[in-house]
Amino acid sequence: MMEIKEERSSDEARQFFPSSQLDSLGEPQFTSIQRITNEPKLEFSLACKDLVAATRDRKLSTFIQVSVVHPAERILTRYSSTEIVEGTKDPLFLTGVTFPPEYPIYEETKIKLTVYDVKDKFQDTVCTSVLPDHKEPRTDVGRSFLGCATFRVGDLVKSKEQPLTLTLRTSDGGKTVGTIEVNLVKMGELEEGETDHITADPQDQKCALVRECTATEGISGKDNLPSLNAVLRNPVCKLYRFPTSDNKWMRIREQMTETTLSFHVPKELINLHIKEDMRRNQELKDLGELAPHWDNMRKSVIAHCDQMLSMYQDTLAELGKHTGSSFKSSCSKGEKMLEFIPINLHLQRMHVHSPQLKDALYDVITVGAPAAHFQGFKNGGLRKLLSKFEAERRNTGYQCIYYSPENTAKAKEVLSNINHLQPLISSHADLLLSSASQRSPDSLKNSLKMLSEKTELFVHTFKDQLVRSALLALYTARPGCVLKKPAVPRNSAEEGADAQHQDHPSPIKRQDSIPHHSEYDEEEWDRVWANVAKSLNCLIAMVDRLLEKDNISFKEGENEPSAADGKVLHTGGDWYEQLYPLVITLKDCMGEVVTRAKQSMAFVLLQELACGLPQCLMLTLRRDIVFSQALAGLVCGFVIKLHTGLHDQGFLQQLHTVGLLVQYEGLLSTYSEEAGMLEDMAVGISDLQKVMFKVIEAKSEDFLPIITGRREHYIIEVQLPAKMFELLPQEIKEGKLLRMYPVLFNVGINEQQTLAERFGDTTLQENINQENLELLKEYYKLFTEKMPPDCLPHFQEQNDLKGLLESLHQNIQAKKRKNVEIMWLAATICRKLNGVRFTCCKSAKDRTSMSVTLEQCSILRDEHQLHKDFFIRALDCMRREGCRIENVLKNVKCRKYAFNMIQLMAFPKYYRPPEGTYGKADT
Ligand SMILES: O=P(O)(O)O[C@H]1[C@H](O)[C@@H](O)[C@H](O)[C@H](O)[C@@H]1OP(=O)(O)O
Repeated sequence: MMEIKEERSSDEARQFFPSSQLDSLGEPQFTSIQRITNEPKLEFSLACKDLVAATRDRKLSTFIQVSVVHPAERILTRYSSTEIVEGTKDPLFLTGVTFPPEYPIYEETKIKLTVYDVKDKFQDTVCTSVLPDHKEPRTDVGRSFLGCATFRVGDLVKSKEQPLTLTLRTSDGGKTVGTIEVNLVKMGELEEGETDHITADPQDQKCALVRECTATEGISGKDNLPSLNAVLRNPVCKLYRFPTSDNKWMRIREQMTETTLSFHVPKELINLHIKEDMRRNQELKDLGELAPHWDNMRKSVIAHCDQMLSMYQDTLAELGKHTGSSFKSSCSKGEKMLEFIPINLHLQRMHVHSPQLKDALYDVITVGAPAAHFQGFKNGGLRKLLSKFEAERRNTGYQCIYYSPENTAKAKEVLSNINHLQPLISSHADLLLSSASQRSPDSLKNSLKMLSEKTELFVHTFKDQLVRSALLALYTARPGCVLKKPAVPRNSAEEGADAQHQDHPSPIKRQDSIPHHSEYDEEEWDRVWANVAKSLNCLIAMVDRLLEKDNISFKEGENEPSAADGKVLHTGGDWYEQLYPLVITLKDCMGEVVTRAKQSMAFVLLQELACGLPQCLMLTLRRDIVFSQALAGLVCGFVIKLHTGLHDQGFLQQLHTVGLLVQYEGLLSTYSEEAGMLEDMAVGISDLQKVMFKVIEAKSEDFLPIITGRREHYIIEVQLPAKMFELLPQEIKEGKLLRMYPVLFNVGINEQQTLAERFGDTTLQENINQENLELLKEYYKLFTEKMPPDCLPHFQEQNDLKGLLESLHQNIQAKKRKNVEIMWLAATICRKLNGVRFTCCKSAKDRTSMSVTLEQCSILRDEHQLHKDFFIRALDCMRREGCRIENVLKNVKCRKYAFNMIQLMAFPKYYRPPEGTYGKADT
């Protein structure tokens, strides 16, 4: 929570606290007011009555500034403000006050409420938090002090009289200038009905509303505490009350929270990259003797790879030093050492408590578009760079052999399978031997079963044509063998076609340029891997024989009880001795296969690296950076969604049968640098398809997710405490891998997008939206196929969903300018499909804030009957005093959205912030 110390505030504060509350050790003793774990400690709303203006004919426009005097510090700290209510002496404020669970507030804490009359809304960018003087000198030019009142928190909490009515006095304490009402709020708890008056139109208060709350099922989620606390940090909370269309009150708590995952996920990932690259470098070194041409190539590749590796190691070491903060500000987006960290990642949550309806939570993850800012966007972003690189690599000539991206990926997969299966097979073979030495038939059968399964998988890996052809290629690269020219010449017709489609990662049409050699014995390799299968068969036969003999001996023993002294059991000879040589043969054969296959696959990787040095390593780095930022957000989104959906059986079933929809709203323009960011973002989000989640039971108090895998495939293990783990369906408990379906829809909204529309190009956005619409449709299809019709709360809305998808389709086809309807439709579909919502712009600070607040108010209007006349007021409250202005502050140390008038003129209407909240800020 950001705070500001008011000037001369400690003197003022001293008056409030006579120096009494000390214990025997001289330590202050304060009375806690915590009511429910993980719930805000104190919440209240405010209203004034009979305010007196300085000049009689002036219509008042007022707001209240809330300051806190901590009993220990005795310093007056500005805490928050209400919105400005115009044109009335009886203002009723929609923005309330809330103190998050961690906030040090006690019964002895005093709260000062100061009422100001605002003369110039443009001047009054409300200053309620920490600001160094040079950033925003405190100025009272736009407002004048009306009066103030102070109360003790204990008095409010214990008071039977609600609201607590205080007299407002001028600064000298003399004149009375009206009263102020403080009303304790108990979100989600039953509250006696009471009446208040409020107007839709601040100029003319005429709409009387009843404020009352009904009891609803609490959704505080206190059981979730330890595992959620492990990932969430530094909450900022805001409270509002808004009228409903039937003149009742709804209460809204807005919360914005950082996450430790911002740093944890990138660190885990870099660690994995280091391990993967070290292994690959070793595999290149283990390639054996090569002819000079290839050997020089290998040396150069290894040198580059080592350099890259040390860069990853340096970054990890630097991040290791970074403790404390769990958030990277927008100002740090270009910092080299923080390039793997997502920008300004937060959970933005709206908790609605409305009459008649159940409490509802709406979560959006807000984060800067995953992009490689340090590397820059001069040559575009990943989407263009990758396809351009691939096209160039295909045409690099005869220096190296061209393998298609699919084959390169396959080579990595084979290597990974070998690295995974070889030790596994070895250990199953050892288990077999130990079962043999114990003469345990059951355990022998079991070990053999496991051994057979893994060995079959292993053998299957090598049936691929790629291994065969790579072995030949490697053969020709050994000393004394002259490399022949690539078999397939360049195809000029294809090159022309490729150049036209540089935006898409187009399928490779050209054949791999694998060499041929007449002296090479192609069948040798078949014999080598077939030997593994043969030696396994020998083992199986031997085990069968031993068990059979054992069985016969046992039966004979049954017939002849006197023989049951053990001798009979040994008629089959020593099992261990019989099996040992066969196990050794199996291991030897496997070793032979592994050496050859590993070398051949490493040779394929050598080609991939050598063909595009150093760009290929730079591209891998760029992709890693973007992926790391995207993954940190995804893990955060998944963890939160899992916790909120833990009691929803329909959601859990959907999670393991269909997978999770993850919908990204992009607000980037398709002009200049942001087009490059969008290209990065599109690839980063698409790469999230390589990720699968698994939920495991936590064995310690460390609940942070565990990541395993390699660039082509990652598994994220999310840990839950035993009590929560128990709630999961059997399939998830058994470790079923949960699939992710990421989709991105982008609509540029700013002045840069106007330029793109007039003078530039918007096809990038159109293509992305079109491609992702197809992905979304696929998910919807799967969802309808796999989920029972009555499973989801929103399932009755099947037809709505179809209609929404159709409407999204039409809006995307329409190619209308700044068509923000696309975003609303995509977000609504995502919510109805139980998905995780993301909103991103360059730094998730300004445009994102406009968008999430608009989304929140639209939800209140559509789902919670927000009074239609209060839509704009609610929007202004959230933007002026809500969590998002605090987000701006924590990023740039200034409470102003970084927009100017000209920029805002280009914005769609509902994306413009209220007067006085925007302006020049150093971002
Ligand atoms: O949070 P953003 O909308 O990406 O912030 C933009 C803002 O929209 C724009 O008006 C301003 O000129 C800056 O470019 C902001 O980006 P920063 O990343 O510099 O905060």
